[in-house]
Amino acid sequence: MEDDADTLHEECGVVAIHGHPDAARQAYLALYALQHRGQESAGIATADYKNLSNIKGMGLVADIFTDDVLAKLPGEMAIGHTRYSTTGDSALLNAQPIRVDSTKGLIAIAHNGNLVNLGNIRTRLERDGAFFQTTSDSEIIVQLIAHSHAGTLVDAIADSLSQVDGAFSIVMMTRDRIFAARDPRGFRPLSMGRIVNPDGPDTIVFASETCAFDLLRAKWERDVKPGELVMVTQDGVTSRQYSTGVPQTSCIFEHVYFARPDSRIFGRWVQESRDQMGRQLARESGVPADLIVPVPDSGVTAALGYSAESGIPFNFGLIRNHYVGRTFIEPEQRVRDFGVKLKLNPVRNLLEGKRIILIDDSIIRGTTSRKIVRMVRQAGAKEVHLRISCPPTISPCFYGVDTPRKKELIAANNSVEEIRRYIEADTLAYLSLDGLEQACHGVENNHYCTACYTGIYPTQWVDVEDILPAAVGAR
Ligand SMILES: O=P(O)(O)OC[C@H]1O[C@H](OP(=O)(O)OP(=O)(O)O)[C@H](O)[C@@H]1O
Ligand SMILES: NC(=O)CC[C@H](N)C(=O)O
Ligand code: SF4
Ligand SMILES: [Mg+2]
Repeated sequence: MEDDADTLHEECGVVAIHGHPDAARQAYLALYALQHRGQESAGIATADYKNLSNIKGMGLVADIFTDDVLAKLPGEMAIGHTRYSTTGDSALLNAQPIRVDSTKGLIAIAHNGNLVNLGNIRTRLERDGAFFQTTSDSEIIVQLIAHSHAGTLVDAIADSLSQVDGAFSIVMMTRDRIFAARDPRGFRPLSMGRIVNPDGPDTIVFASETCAFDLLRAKWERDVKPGELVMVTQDGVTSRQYSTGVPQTSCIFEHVYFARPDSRIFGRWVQESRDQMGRQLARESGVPADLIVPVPDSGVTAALGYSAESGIPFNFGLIRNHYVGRTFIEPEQRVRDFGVKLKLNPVRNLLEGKRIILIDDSIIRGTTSRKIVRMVRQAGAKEVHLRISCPPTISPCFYGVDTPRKKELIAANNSVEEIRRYIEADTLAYLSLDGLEQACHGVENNHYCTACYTGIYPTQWVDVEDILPAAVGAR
């Protein structure tokens, strides 16, 4: 447990552009703004009514898509993806968009989320002659479309989406149209925006997070609804509800950690939710102190809320090296031990002799917290209190977040007091589940998935092995 420096893994980001003379570049810019959702691989597919081009690579968006590469992606339509794998290896083979040639023509897909009823569908499709190019779950959706007996493409898509269970915010493209859809529970965000063109039809865009719209100067129009399938052609935008009556369970962890504070997801600004989480945390578990210090980046907004509510000053007592990725994963043990130090460094003159409240969004394995508490104390802090802006993470995610298995989740196997002792903090407190839900309630009175804090999953299909607690004595 002590030396395992793996932290949370990000998710995927998706984008789609319809009706722009340089769709590839627009997709590139949007993916740049969605880089925080996945840094393993990225890809852009474009269509010009005749062909469907597709370029993918391992690594970061800006490294893969140089001017020369973008020039090879002609067309007024594009879809794009940044990946962090949840099903299938992290390999070029599984990078997205995935393009499949079928009797219904060429189809490309980009998917954020994770399907939970794969096994039986894949076997059935293979028996029916499907030839899978990848080992990722996302290809199942296109193979289902390709093998559907429905008469039209839209019916085939609706048919396919009704058969898969789990989390999916997807964008798809054929030679002449774009589709966007969300699973019936609306686990992952997906918004629709518009770039108004005074001289011609507007450009329609879809993106996982609205921060991508700002870079394109697109105006947010609405969210794609859970269970909705939107189609964009040269004739305009049409939509159908392929599924109804399933209760919404959007991922609350998007508000806690994943999404950027400058995005509006599930009808609510992430900044506002995190600010409220911090304020509520201060109300629930205040402690006398001299300074609030966030664990950057994800702890910053909640720390500002905590400071505003408690009246205790806020300052950046930890500085983050921005050239280290969001999650520092290094295969070599020697370098992993060094990981948190490479990423964060204390500002000694702010911390010396002070009672510090550190604010972070989550403790997964406890590695980061333990090292940071030590670091702050070594920099001269008199007391170190840790406050976490969500409840203890006790169960893994099956819906597109790569949290470790239950036996590696520190809160699944230890009490708060045991964790406090392990991370060597003077006090430790988490936000309550009620407090978190209140902080994320917007005008739409959202309903969320909170399974990683409760172990109660909104879908039937989860991997039972993964949710069993650690065997006694295995710690
Ligand atoms: O308990 P652990 O397993 O150590 O993981 C928890 C840490 O991981 C995440 O940060 P991360 O480094 O992923 O990224 P950030 O810079 O976006 O906050 C999270 O915000 C915690 O700080
Ligand atoms: N994090 C995600 O959304 C991943 C998408 C898909 N399940 C994959 O593994 O490629
Ligand atoms: S289990 Fe947690 S991370 Fe996964 S969808 Fe539910 S709330 Fe989000
Ligand atoms: Mg963090």
